Amino acid sequence: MRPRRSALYMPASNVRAIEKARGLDCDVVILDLEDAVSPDQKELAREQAVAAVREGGFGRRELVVRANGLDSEWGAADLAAIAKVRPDAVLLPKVSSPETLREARAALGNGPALWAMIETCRGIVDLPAIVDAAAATGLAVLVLGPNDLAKEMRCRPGEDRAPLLPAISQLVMCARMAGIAALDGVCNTIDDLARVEAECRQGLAWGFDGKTLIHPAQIAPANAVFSPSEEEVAWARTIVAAFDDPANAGRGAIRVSGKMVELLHRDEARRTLAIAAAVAG
Ligand SMILES: CC(C)(COP(=O)(O)OP(=O)(O)OC[C@H]1O[C@@H](n2cnc3c(N)ncnc32)[C@H](O)[C@@H]1OP(=O)(O)O)[C@@H](O)C(=O)NCCC(=O)NCCSC(=O)C[C@H](O)C(=O)O
Ligand SMILES: [Mg+2]
Repeated sequence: MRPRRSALYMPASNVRAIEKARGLDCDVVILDLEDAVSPDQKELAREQAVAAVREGGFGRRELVVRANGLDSEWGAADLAAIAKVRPDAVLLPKVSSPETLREARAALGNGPALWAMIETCRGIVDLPAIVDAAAATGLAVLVLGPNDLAKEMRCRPGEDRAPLLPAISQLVMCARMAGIAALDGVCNTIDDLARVEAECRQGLAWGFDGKTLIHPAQIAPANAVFSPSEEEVAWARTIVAAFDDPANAGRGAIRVSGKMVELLHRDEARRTLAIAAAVAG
């Protein structure tokens, strides 16, 4: 299990940001070739992303390149260039059908995993078909794109993100159906870290595994919120130990510290312990 509490985007046109990312405490680095890069810098950004992947130095961090869409004038060349250097994953923007995953897999060969941005109305509605193609195409992560989705829906999310909630639930459920990870979208607020933390807590409560980020200051709140707390780890250990007790052998439901605990809670507890171990490295 890889921790994906904090996934930091940066424009691949920004060499200073890429260099800085090698020393930041994020779990994932995403070198962006798409919307953070202006059309006149697309080739430069591609060259710099390829050079950065080749050079390495990102340590334990998962390294992901977000390509331009295959329907854009840069997408095919992006995938051809990325295929040669093999980052951990390629993030595809605005995935609206499983066909996009198949085309990308064909272009990349047996190389990096695929991550898909879900940020169009069609992508939300057709998510079941998209995740049905996960195993065949190596799709490993769904990423919410709240800015593009809100633009297409013409909605105004606000702090409670209520207009996006049905789409978010659909995304998380489809990721779970396919046994893959789900990352929350970016919070555009940079200077108000209480706001960032609140949005991380929302994402955790809604089932996300971590959050995509746009600024180094957002890493600490995301890491804190998406790491199991000491209390959660202690409770998970208690549950696992209770089911391991020979006195409870063969039982599906037991009483632990005044609460009913079932085998499904032991599964959750094991997951919590696995995340905690992955975070601890
Ligand atoms: C948003 C920014 C343009 C803000 O830039 P700026 O005001 O210049 O930042 P700071 O001066 O506060 O920077 C302080 C130092 O941190 C480094 N820095 C800043 N951002 C990053 C970063 N993302 N990664 C690594 N390092 C970063 C600066 O270089 C400064 O370092 P130093 O020189 O040592 O002082 C900027 O933060 C930015 O460009 N962010 C990323 C934008 C991006 O990638 N956007 C695309 C992804 S989000 C998206 O696409 C939405 C999605 O698709 C959807 O639909 O919702
Ligand atoms: Mg987007």
